[in-house]
Order: sequence, then structure tokens, then C-alpha cells
Amino acid sequence: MFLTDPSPTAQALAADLGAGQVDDETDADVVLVAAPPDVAAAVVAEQLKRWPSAVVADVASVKQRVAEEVRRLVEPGQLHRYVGSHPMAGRERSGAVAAQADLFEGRTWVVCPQQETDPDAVVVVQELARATGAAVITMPADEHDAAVAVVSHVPQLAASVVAAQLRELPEDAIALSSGGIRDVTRIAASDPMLWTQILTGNAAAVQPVLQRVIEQLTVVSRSLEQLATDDTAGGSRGAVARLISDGQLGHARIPGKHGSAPATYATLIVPIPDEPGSFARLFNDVGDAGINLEDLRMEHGVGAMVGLVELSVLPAVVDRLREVLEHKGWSVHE
Ligand SMILES: NC(=O)c1ccc[n+]([C@@H]2O[C@H](COP(=O)([O-])OP(=O)(O)OC[C@H]3O[C@@H](n4cnc5c(N)ncnc54)[C@H](O)[C@@H]3O)[C@@H](O)[C@H]2O)c1
Ligand SMILES: O=C(O)C(=O)C[C@]1(C(=O)O)C=C[C@@H](O)C=C1
Repeated sequence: MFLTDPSPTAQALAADLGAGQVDDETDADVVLVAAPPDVAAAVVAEQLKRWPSAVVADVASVKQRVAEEVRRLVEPGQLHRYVGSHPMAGRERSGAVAAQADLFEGRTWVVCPQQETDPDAVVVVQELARATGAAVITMPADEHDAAVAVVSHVPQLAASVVAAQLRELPEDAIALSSGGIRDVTRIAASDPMLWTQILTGNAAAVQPVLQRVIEQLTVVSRSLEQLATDDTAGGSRGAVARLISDGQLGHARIPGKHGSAPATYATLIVPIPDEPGSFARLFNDVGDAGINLEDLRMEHGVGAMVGLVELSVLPAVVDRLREVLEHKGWSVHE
């Protein structure tokens, strides 16, 4: 595998970290363009020209705009070798240092062929995606863009706007931060430059979703305004409950591991000392019990040298897990 990047540091770092060798002008069968969205189409066009028989795919987070630009930049006879794609996995941090070999395992990778795309080129990109452990979904670019507006782009704005409220919060108020704020704001650490490009590139699909969010929040805001002065105000509690309940219904639809149906797991919380080897000891004890962890989260205790590890397992094995862990000396909470 060969790498090339206009930033010599990014290129050398990716090579040092084992992503491949620096481009040495050998032939290419498949080129994967992982450049920022606003230059992705130009890089695709350049690569189609440079490698006259290669399949060229991009991974930009918006698909329609990139495909339209590629169509403008490329000779019509070359378009059959371009395949738009988008792995639905990533990090809130950029650059090769943030890379993870298993990032795409069990995640979805969307492939968006155009009408000109050669079906064999589509298969090449689908296979490349599957080789990373991802599950492939193939859909038209406009459907992709409408979907990611809801499942990725508006969530980014929501995380950012909630996190922005923390900027001037006094220290003793920030100290109360726990699961709620951490869960809602993880992606608020994302790169502003990348996200400005993504949101600009998908503005037409994102704006109507954002408008619906604003309308629903406006209803709740009006209700709370009424309740703040008159807690008997008719209809106001209903409006608040409706939003929370609609949220429950939406949340229950998020697919489980490997794109399977949403699963309900049983969870146990285990405090672990903040010292080397604690995690390994806990995992060994879970492994010795022959129990598969379905999910895992960790929170840091504020002002205490402990971490709170939340273990998610199938409900059928939770009692046995609790028993085993208590027997091994762990304190276990529901
Ligand atoms: N970060 C994510 O979570 C994520 C997930 C899925 C898809 N994507 C998409 O992947 C692409 C890259 O995002 P990233 O997070 O890896 O960004 P990144 O900043 O980590 O990497 C982008 C790389 O592109 C290089 N680059 C800049 N201009 C270039 C140009 N003109 N030609 C060639 N290379 C150029 C940069 O030097 C940099 O090394 C974007 O299109 C993004 O939408 C990102
Ligand atoms: O989980 C993250 O940190 C992501 O950045 C992932 C995420 C997403 O919203 O799911 C973000 C943008 C990419 O286009 C694809 C995936």
C-alpha cells in the first residue's frame, strides 16, 4: 500500500505509524482519497488522470456535492472509474496519530455509485470496505446526504451548541459534569475546519433538519417559560414530556453492534482504582468467567482517584457476572 499527502509531515507520520509506504510511482489498482471535503473532488480528478486504469474512491462525509464536482472536472469517459464512499466511523481527532486499525470493524461503510459508475468498480470498493471489517450499504448519494444530515451532521451541531454553554461556567459548576454532558458532547472536540466544510457541503440537507430541531426546542422553551412563572400552566408539561418521549422512540431505533437490531443490554458499574493494571485485572476476571462484553464505557470520578467502568452484557449473564466480580473482590453497582 502506498501513501501520498501534500503535507510531508502527515505523509511521513502515516508511514512511520505503519499505514503504508510513501508513494514510489508504482502502478495503482485502487486509489482511496481521504482528503478534506472541499478538495476531495479535485484530488479524485487528479488521481483519475494520474492512474488511467485505477478505480478511484473518496471517503468524504458528503457525497452529492463531491460527485457533482468530479463530474465537472473529469472527462465523461473517465467517470466510470470514480466511486463515492463514506465510512460511518471516525474520530473527533484528526491526523495519523488518531488512527486506529480497528476503527471500521462492525461499522457501516456507505458506497454511493453514480449512474456512470462501472459495477465492477463498485465491487472493488465494496470489497475494500469489507476488508476493514465494515458492513457495506450501497445507496444513491442524495439519500446518503439526507441520512447523514440526521444521524451525523445535526448531532455535531447539537454537541457543539451544548458544549458551547460550558465556556463561561464557573469551576465549581463544571465540577458537576458527569455522564450526561460527556455523552452529549464527545464530538464537540471535532475539528472546526473539517466540520465547516462538511456542513457547507451538505447545507441543503442539514438546514431543514436543523429547522425541525429549532421548532421542537422552541415549543419546549415556551412551555418552560410558562412553567417558570406558573407551574399549573395547562399543556406545558405535556409538551416537555412529548419531546423526551419522542427522543426515547428515536433512540431505541439506533442499530446495535455490527448494524444488528437495537439490543438492550444489562449494565454493571465497577469502580476501579486509577493505577496501572486495574483495567487488565477487571477484564481478566470478566474473561475468566467466559462472559462476552457487548459494550464498555468509562467515566473518571471527579476529585477521586477512581474510574467508573460501565460493563454492558446480555441480560441472561448479568447475575453471573455480578457474582463472579464480587467473588473476585470488585465492588459492583447497578
Ligand atoms: N474524521 C472522521 O471522523 C471522518 C469519518 C469519515 C470520513 N471522513 C472524511 O475523511 C476525509 C479526511 O478527514 P480526516 O478526519 O481524516 O482529516 P485529516 O485532517 O486527519 O486528514 C486530511 C489529510 O488530507 C491532506 N490534504 C489536505 N489538502 C489536500 C489536498 N489538496 N490533496 C491531498 N491531500 C490533502 C491533509 O494534509 C491531511 O493529511 C474528509 O473528507 C472527511 O469528510 C472523516
Ligand atoms: O464518532 C466520531 O467521532 C465521528 O466523527 C464519526 C462520524 C459520525 O458522525 O458518526 C463523523 C463524521 C464522519 O463523516 C463519519 C462518522
